[in-house]
Amino acid sequence: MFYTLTANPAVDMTVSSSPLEPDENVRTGSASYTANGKGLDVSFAFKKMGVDTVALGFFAGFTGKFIVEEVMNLGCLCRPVWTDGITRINTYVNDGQHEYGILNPGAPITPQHQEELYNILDTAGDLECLIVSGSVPPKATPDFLAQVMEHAQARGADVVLDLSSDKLKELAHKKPLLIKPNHHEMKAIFGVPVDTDDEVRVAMKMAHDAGVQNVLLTRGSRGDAYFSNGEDIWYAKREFNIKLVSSVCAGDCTLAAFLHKWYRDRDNVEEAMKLAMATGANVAESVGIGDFGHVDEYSKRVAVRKLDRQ
Ligand SMILES: O=P(O)(O)OC[C@@]1(O)O[C@H](CO)[C@@H](O)[C@@H]1O
Repeated sequence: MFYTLTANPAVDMTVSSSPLEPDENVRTGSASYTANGKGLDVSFAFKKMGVDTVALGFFAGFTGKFIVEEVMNLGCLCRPVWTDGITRINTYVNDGQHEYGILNPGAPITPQHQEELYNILDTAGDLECLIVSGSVPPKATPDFLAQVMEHAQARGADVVLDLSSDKLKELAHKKPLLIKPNHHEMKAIFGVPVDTDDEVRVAMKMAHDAGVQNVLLTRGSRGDAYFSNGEDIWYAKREFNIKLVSSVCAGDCTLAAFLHKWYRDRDNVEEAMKLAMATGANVAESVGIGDFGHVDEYSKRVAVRKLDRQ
């Protein structure tokens, strides 16, 4: 069974407005409030693809309660660790010209909360693969993510990392099965750009040398991605345009779709990349994760090629 960990979940408030102006109030045309956080988005995407997962995370206050209720309403399994304070609300604004994100730090956790989580991992009999996504809440101990990996791996589980954290490089030597950075994160982690095939080759090698087994590198609005398994690199590009509504959950659903196809059939990179790119694109056409209505159609319009070995 796939487990997801969202250490720092969020209620996302997504609004559309007229162009923002400094020192001026703006009235929004619409606002939606959705239960989110990167690992939860992965669980929701799996659910849409007919796969059950168990969502783990720290939740607090009225927002935490709202998220856990929503998770259950969507038919997902959830094992929350309840903490003090209030789970954060993140705000995303599309003003017709740009997207803006205002991300709050989240409710702090204590070593006791961490222990509760480790205990869940230690006793989860069906834990096969743990997907650890997103930021870490305030006051987490510096070794929190390393501990999470150790507890999961001690049970023989694979670990997938999608972290907005400078810890990723440190964790690479623990041999995560897969990491999913975007182009900004890849550059921040390994210090090299990923604008050309050759630059991607260099960055991928650095990731593998550091210990990472597989890398799915997405490049946001460019509509393309690379996957490297340490032997070969594939490049996928979507051959259609989308009407962007909100790119916020697109990366998380891209990861879920890729894992859905690839995890049990590692030779099927091409199909996995097609599904991943199609899903990410479709999600960006709606607020939240949307209904995946165009995924099948879009999958047929993603070109995938293997890069020459050098
Ligand atoms: O602060 P983090 O954990 O890195 O990111 C949180 C977040 O931006 O990630 C999701 C989109 O990927 C949103 O639903 C959520 O608000």
